[in-house]
Amino acid sequence: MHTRHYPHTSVPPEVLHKWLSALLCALHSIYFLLNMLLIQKLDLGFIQFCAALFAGYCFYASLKKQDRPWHRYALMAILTINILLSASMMDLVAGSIFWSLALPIWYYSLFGLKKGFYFSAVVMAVSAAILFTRADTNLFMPYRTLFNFTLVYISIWLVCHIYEVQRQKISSFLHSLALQDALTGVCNRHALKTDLALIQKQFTHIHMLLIDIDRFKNINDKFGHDIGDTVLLAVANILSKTTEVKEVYRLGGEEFIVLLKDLDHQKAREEAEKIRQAVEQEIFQSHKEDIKLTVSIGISSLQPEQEFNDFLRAADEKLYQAKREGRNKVCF
Ligand SMILES: Nc1nc2c(ncn2[C@@H]2O[C@H](COP(=O)(O)OP(=O)(O)OP(=O)(O)O)[C@@H](O)[C@H]2O)c(=O)[nH]1
Repeated sequence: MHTRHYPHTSVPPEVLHKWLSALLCALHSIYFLLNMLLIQKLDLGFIQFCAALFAGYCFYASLKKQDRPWHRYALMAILTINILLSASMMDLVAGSIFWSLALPIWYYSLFGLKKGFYFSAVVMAVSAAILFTRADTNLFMPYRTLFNFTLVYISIWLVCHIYEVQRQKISSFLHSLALQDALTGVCNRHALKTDLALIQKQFTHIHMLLIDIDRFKNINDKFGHDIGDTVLLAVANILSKTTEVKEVYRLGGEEFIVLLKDLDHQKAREEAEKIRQAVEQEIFQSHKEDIKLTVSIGISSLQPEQEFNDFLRAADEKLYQAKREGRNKVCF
């Protein structure tokens, strides 16, 4: 199964990156001026200047929609090095180390759970080491300062972690609601459209099998709607098991779609025939009696630049040809 790209359920990393790079450009510029004009730390000032330039470039690239994932990593790496370097070079009373408390928030928001966790852990270890080795004046007691700093850092880190875990859970729940058919668990029509747009970019030979259960109304009428539902679920399972490529969708009612990638016409027809036979041979159980079913299948082959609706219509025409010719048939 290919990877679907879902919309983000909170602020998307690209948007966050854009405004974060603007903020960092402003902050680095302020620190550049402070270092150069007020405290004459030329080396730090130079680093701040380069960081401000890069953050400005990232903001510009984001505005032009030309930002790349490596921009985020570079931006955060520069910021992290900057903070840790300032903390180790400047007097502790200047408080540069406090900036490292903000890093877990940015790491989790930009890079997600796993990387957020590891990056935060590394920064905590390095910050604590700097604090411990530098807390040597009367103003800072090594253990007490380190103890408080570490606890504050861990509290912020923990909140970020819990928030991100929850966000991911809610996100996958919402996606399953939006893209899965509630009854059968296979993908729904919305997922079909999204997937087809992606598959279309990657594969040249794409076939759609439109599968309709024959005389399904009789099942509902004779055995009841609940048994009808069970039969739909069983058919969905057969489709998922029978096709090697597991792109199975429920279009609605008793209609299903299987998308086949990278198969020629002959192979697509063979796959459809396999499905038809698998359903025909299955015995569906009900409390009254065993149920035998058949399906009719229409196949269409995706033409270059063809729209989704036309692709579907072509399969639909073939499906109705199969129905007209007596059902339990594959038409291409
Ligand atoms: N149990 C159940 N029935 C459904 C569901 N969705 C649609 N149906 C029923 O599916 C039946 C479809 O019937 P028709 O469109 O007349 O087609 P058919 O009886 O399968 O006949 P042909 O397609 O011509 O072979 C209707 O009775 C719908 O009520 C569902 O989610 N559950």
